[in-house]
Amino acid sequence: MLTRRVIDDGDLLAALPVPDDALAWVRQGEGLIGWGVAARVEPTGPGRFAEADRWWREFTAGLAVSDEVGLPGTGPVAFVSLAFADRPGRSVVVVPRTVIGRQGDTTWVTEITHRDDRARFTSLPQPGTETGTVLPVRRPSVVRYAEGQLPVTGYREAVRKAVARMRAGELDKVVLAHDLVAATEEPIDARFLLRNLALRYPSCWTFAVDGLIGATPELLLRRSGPVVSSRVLAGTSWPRAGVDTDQVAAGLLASPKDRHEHTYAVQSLADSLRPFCSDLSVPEEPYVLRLPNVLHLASDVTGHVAGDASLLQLAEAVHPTAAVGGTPTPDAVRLISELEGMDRGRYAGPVGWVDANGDGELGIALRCAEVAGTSARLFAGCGIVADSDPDTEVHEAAAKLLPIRDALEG
Ligand SMILES: C=C(O[C@H]1C=CC=C(C(=O)O)[C@@H]1O)C(=O)O
Repeated sequence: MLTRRVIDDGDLLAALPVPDDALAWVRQGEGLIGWGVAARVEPTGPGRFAEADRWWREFTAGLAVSDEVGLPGTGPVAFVSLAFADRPGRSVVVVPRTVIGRQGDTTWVTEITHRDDRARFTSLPQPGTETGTVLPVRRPSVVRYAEGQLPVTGYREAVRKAVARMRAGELDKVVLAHDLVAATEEPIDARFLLRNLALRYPSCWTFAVDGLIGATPELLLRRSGPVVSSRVLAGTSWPRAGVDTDQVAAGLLASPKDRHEHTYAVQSLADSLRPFCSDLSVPEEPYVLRLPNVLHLASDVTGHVAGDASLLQLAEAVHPTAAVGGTPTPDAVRLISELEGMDRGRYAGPVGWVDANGDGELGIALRCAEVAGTSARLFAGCGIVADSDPDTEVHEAAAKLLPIRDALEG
């Protein structure tokens, strides 16, 4: 395995050569893309985090690595996408044959080579160059939508039931989601979605791992040496015609319901991360993160890891935060399964990359779709507390579906 520096400042996503197998974790032009499969594993069940971590340690221990760059994300890298729930819990860890990464002014290529291969790239592969061939990106001609496993009517009903259970004192918060199915005539080109998402949501992490494609604003955890950080989001509003966005932001900050939702999410992350840290800094007040489709209450948490826990081990401890689970977590996870009655798959699970030092970045897989051939299953969810209104939550979920719908439709 060889990592070497290349001279290039071209668009990372434009270097993905083929519609399938696209792997990506890109934000504001930086990050990683990959393609080809050098190795892959599908951990399952409650032990999926530990299984992924063990497999990755064993895989990297057996590699001969030459890394002339030495940054997080250079050398061996695996793209990871883990199931939300313990069951059925199909997760994916993929080691690409080729990775291109960028941090600041540094761009690198990592290739897993067989003895008779040569590292081929001196610059990023671009269409029509000798270094690589990029097949043209296909746009879907028609997109048709159909109900998913939990249609909107069922979702409204699930929210209503959850509110009743919370008013009865059973739990404090639960995050309920629903799905929507899109069908196209030709197979969906992952690169079309990725480019549209990255263009419109540059402050989000645009990702693709084994067909799960999206742009998430929420960072579950980043580990870079001893430093660990997280961007916790919960509490949402959205732009309305005739209402100034500053006013929407002020309303969100002043909303007790949204502040409660947010506090539960921050507390869940901080409480489960703190035992691994020598220090953890948790802001007292959230700020408002503005995206084109929604505004969120946001808190950036940072700390120092005391021991040698890898990113996957830390992620196991904090997942699911109350941004996608609820409070208390075990009750919320049970209620999600009871009221949604659908398999979330990898939606709302950790997604991102890890390197051989246990560093990496894992987002929460939101604003995304599970793409397979000519079909895509889109997901969106909302935090529900005792004073949530079912109709408002239906609107909020629709606003959260916009990025991936718009990306599909072009
Ligand atoms: C569960 C989702 O969003 C979470 C992240 C930010 C804000 C949320 C909210 O306000 O409900 C959710 O907790 C989703 O987008 O599917």
